[in-house]
Amino acid sequence: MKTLDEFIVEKQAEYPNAKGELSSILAAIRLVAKIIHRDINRAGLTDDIIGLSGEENVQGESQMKLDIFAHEKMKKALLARGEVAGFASEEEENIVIFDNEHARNAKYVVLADPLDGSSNIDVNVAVGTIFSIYRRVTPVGEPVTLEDFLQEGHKQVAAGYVVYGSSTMLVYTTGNGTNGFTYDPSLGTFCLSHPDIKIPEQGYIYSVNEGQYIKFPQGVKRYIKYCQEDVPAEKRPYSARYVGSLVSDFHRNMLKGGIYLYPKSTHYPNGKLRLLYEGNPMAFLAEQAGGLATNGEQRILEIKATELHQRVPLFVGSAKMMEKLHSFLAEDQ
Ligand SMILES: O=P(O)(O)OC[C@H]1O[C@](O)(COP(=O)(O)O)[C@@H](O)[C@@H]1O
Ligand SMILES: [Mg+2]
Ligand SMILES: [Mg+2]
Repeated sequence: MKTLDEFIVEKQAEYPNAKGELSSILAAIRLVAKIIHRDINRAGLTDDIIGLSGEENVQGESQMKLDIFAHEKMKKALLARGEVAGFASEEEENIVIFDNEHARNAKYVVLADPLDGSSNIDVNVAVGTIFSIYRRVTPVGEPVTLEDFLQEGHKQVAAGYVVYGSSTMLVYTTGNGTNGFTYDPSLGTFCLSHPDIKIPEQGYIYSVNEGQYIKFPQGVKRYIKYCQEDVPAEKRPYSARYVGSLVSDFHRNMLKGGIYLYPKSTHYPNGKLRLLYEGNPMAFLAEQAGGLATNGEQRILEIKATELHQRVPLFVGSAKMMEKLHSFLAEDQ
């Protein structure tokens, strides 16, 4: 079976001018995934990993110890490779400029949600890591600026996630389809297990935090009621599945077909999820697998970010389900 390493080398060979920088960044992320995999697996055995850190992130959310651990590991691994000019993460208020000569001459910046779904760690439920890679827009040789990170999602060079589930999987795209690799811990290797993933056009699962229903916009409420109607010929009612880790909910819907909804609400007027390191990478992966991703009005990948930690309503999944959702949202307007 083809390993992730072999796959990356093979893909790089398709671009004769490629110097291997992107491959090196992906290798760094692969290493971080292995480290987090190892530490999550012993999370219940050590107080260093589980529980709250006592700190809050820029969004006022409590940071778990593993949030900070994953963030630090990622930052170090990317800095060590020297192919990344700067890094931004959910766990750090400002962009991190890698200020050494090699990094200043690097072409790429990386954004990440180092540990997604962290409230699930202590209860043994799957969590993930999300990443997004851009080519910088400022001149090489100078320190990167915020502008390099606030690019529209369609400019992503690569994006992906790792899901630490019943097995650990790394799924990524460089704009040429979406491929999934399963980790074999005995070999320490990711192997291509899910080549060219395609989201079924029509799924029968909807994923939303329904406890917040009362706070959702009318169109979303009516779509949820549509999902619950008894229409056996259309396999409705659909099944409700919600883990509460975006990576896990997204991954399931990618493979089985489904729709994930995190709308704006009276509680979160702009949605909860973050555009740059949650919305954009998932939208890129979904589109590359034949799915759709919007904020209800616009393609996620066309939204121009104005802030690093900007939130966005996120609807993503099977094309036909997304079209149906949009018809309900349109009636609202
Ligand atoms: O508990 P809620 O409001 O449904 O939110 C769940 C969402 O929040 C998140 O946990 C946010 O991610 P972080 O754990 O990285 O902050 C998503 O993974 C998830 O989909
Ligand atoms: Mg997250
Ligand atoms: Mg997180």
